[in-house]
Amino acid sequence: MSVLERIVETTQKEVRRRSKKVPVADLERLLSERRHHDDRPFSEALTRPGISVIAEHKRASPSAGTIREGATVEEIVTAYERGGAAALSILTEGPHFQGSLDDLKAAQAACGLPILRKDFIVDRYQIVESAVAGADAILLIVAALDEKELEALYTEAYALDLAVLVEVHDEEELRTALEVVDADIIGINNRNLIDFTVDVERTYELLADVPTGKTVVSESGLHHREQLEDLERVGVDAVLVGERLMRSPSPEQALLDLLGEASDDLV
Ligand SMILES: O=P(O)(O)OC[C@@H](O)[C@@H](O)c1c[nH]c2ccccc12
Repeated sequence: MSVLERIVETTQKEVRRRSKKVPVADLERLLSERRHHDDRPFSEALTRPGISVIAEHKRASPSAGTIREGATVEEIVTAYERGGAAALSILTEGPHFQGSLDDLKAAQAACGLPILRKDFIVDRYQIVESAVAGADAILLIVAALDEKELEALYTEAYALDLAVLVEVHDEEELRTALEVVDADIIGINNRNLIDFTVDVERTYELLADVPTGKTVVSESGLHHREQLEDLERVGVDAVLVGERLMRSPSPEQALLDLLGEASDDLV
């Protein structure tokens, strides 16, 4: 069984456990009370001039183990906001990434950036949960879903006013994202979720098959300003960066460096 399959399986179990504790009808009631939350447009944040950074809060991962200990979500996300992030990605998966929905709520309370709930979404329950917790967007991973699930979850997210980042890793998944849901925002994951190898070339290879007008996010393995400049040049709208920022003693400075802001100060 691949790591992805294992994570999907534990997620399904977790969702069953949570939905017994708090039935979906209770969440829906909370949602109708919460609906008029402040607007934090996710998709617009990615298409502003220049390459946008979605800065990710990630304590640990199956490939890297522990990434950062001892910092609060508030410290990290406010540093990201000061450093010029366009949006946040908050890992909420528990067993493998040490995240939780409480992290997302804390991030939402601490800063004004639009928030992507980064998780293995396989059930409608998680989408309602995301909206209640204050997410503005969710991730759907094509490799983790069959076509029917992808379509149903995508439709459900938009019905709840959540944007969707549809993640692909190869040509076939990209075709699925385009044909099944005509995804507006496409995430090209440079990391293979089966063996965890990272290759930024992935983005360039798949970009050629993305129709114009789509918003493209290059995800994973990005560490240097030059990589962002090259991606910007070929028309990538945004990047999703986790480890580089989370490992830095100053996530704010690391982000300024990626965005090329720090060097501007020197001239
Ligand atoms: O830490 P990195 O290499 O900058 O990667 C961030 C992000 O792309 C990565 O965390 C990610 C991409 N797709 C995912 C799906 C699930 C969990 C995590 C991910």
